[in-house]
Amino acid sequence: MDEENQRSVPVLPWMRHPLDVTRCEQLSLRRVPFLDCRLKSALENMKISKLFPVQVALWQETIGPGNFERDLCINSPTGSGKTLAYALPIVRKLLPTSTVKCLRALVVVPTRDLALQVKQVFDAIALPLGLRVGLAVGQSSVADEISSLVYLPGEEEGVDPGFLSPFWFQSKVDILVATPGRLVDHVNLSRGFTLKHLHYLVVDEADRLLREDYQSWLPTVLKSTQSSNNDDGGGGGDDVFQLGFPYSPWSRRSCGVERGSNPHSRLAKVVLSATLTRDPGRLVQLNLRHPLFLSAGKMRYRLPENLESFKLICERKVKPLYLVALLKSLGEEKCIVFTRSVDSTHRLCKLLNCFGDLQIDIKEYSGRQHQRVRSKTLNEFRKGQFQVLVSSDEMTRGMDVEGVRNVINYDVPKYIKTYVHRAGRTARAGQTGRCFTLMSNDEVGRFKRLMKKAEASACLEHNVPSHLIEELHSTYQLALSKLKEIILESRRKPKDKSCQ
Ligand SMILES: Nc1ncnc2c1ncn2[C@@H]1O[C@H](COP(=O)(O)OP(=O)(O)OP(=O)(O)O)[C@@H](O)[C@H]1O
Repeated sequence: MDEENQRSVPVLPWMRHPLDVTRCEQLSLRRVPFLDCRLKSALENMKISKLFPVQVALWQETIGPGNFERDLCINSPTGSGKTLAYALPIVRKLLPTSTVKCLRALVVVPTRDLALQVKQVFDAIALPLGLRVGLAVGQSSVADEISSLVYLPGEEEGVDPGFLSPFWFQSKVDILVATPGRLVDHVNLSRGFTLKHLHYLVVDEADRLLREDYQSWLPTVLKSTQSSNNDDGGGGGDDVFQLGFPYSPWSRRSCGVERGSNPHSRLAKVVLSATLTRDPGRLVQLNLRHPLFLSAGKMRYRLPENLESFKLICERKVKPLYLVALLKSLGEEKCIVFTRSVDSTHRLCKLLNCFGDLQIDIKEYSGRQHQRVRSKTLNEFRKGQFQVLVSSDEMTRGMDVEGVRNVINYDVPKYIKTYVHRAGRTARAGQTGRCFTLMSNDEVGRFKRLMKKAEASACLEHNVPSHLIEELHSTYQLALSKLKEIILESRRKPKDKSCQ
């Protein structure tokens, strides 16, 4: 059963009184204590002039007095800047870089596109500091990938000659961003790949990565990091702890946790999501140490501050017509349309493309497609080469595309979690955005109950101009007939090649 539908999931004691991230103020970079000047200029190059509240909170718990002593669980809205919130302190902690490279930080995310996105953030702040970031996502063969992560015996370039030995492997990267499947492949199969020097483990989109279908990666990873628990560390940063941190919005000394003499003598974990699970059965697998729970606001689910939600009521059989009218009324704004499944994504996309002279470029993005096709589509969407992406749910967790002004739920989501992640593709980083949900009259009640589960979820009714509906009516009928023909045609062919 989905966690959301369980009547009484017991809440772990440490989750009952979270620290409220919204009590942190944004902080301009020049006021961020202990921010290395190279990190500061890397951030400025990214056009970042201040840290968002969740970033300030994490900085405080890692570089500030918290000093990474406790494992951190963060529930913070979509687009609130969680990636940088963990990337920044990890990079800061990995300074100064040692002569011998080893893999010290691992970030696990559910999809390849998300891994690429996270790597880009790390690259932007870690490369200028001499730290290298690797990717393990299954984009190439295991052998090709491992050669980008580890110096194999005999591969001498870049290796300190004092360390060369026929039995000796050296990591090429300090930080690795990985998807679970490929990560396990490397742990089990790749000679020279080791997690024994790991100091930081980040589980991003944690509720998804802790689901049954992903679970086996976690015990494998935790087991292979075990010897790092006795390591002496060397992550740096103790000076920072001793100097103190002036921006505490809460009294964390009331947490009652003694500081150890070496906060790096164990694997520090950071677990995040916009809809973090509270299921003890799932969280227990992470083997968290004195976890500290940081959450934004009072309710478990929270929508971005500048998001406006709308419902658009229409009869089921004319939903595509209303969708097209809505898209037309939104002009040239970038939109993502979500459907309930990969099949309906494919069908809807085909139907929309049958509308003839819509003058809206529309493409499909779903798990039905080959990864290569999907990544290409996403790149084109990012570059603004087309305007409307029709997508299924699974692929879009964490996806950050600049300029998406509208999200459209073609189907009412079943769970509030789904609504939160879909709607969260817009109104990111303090920008404004709108989320429209199409529904029939008999779905209004269920939708209302769903929205009550989230904070900041007021929802007004939206009407598309009736003249647009009238104008498009005959084109809609033609599109339906065209689609019928296409379906019949594809049944005659042995295989539909559109998803290759
Ligand atoms: N301090 C900042 N100033 C300006 N922009 C920022 C800042 N931090 C992050 N951003 C931008 O905010 C956007 C959202 O960040 P990010 O993808 O990390 O959000 P998130 O909280 O992980 O969202 P999701 O839950 O959907 O994964 C990104 O485009 C990022 O570049």
